[in-house]
Amino acid sequence: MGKRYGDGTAAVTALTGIDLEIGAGERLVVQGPPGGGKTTLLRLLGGLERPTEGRVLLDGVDLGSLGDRALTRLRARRIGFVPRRPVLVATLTVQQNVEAALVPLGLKGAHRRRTAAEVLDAVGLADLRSAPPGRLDPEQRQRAALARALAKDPAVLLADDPTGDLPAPDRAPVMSHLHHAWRDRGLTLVLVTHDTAVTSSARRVGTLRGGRLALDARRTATR
Ligand SMILES: Nc1ncnc2c1ncn2[C@@H]1O[C@H](COP(=O)(O)OP(=O)(O)OP(=O)(O)O)[C@@H](O)[C@H]1O
Repeated sequence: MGKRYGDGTAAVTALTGIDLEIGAGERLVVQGPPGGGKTTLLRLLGGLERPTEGRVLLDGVDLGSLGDRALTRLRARRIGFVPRRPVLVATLTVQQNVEAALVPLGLKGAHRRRTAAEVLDAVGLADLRSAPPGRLDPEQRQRAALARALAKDPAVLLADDPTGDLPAPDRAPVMSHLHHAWRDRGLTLVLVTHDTAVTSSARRVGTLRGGRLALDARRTATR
């Protein structure tokens, strides 16, 4: 599949010739230079953008065939997203921010509160559940964003350089929680990162440059 922004002479080809299959429960790490197409790839995989060529299938369902409402519902239920700079609602507590992600699932209030508390506990933020997001440091903020993405128990987790803005000592704890979430929950993880500790240990690494994806053949062969 491919993605072009704009038309005519102003058109930008953000992705081209992408032929990629990601197995359920697999982790794909994506790296590449600025402007290479990493964020665009995540937005297409998450149904936030539609490809201009080809298709994106999730469990055999062509995301492009869904109307906006069906796509929004699928995203809310099955796809978690952790951005580089998460936005938390300042007027809600940390837990209420996580609970908000569960509203589209139609869970009752008590169920939402219990689920949000459990997932915040799992990322080590139990003590800050009642705090406003403004009290979180940047590393805790990323963990809160991870909790918000995990609360719905998504099939797919997309993480867009989640440690890219953090000072070096803060990166490992976030990556560790992400790694445990992937390993323990059996979700499918697509992780954009430049963290060499992660890229060197991952079995499947793709590099996006100029909108083209090169998969690491040696690592791909091991899985
Ligand atoms: N909404 C948009 N409209 C027009 N062009 C866009 C849009 N979003 C991305 N692009 C262009 O598409 C190309 C890929 O951008 P993308 O953000 O996916 O790359 P990236 O690898 O995530 O970059 P970075 O590492 O800097 O975040 C770039 O040339 C970018 O300028």
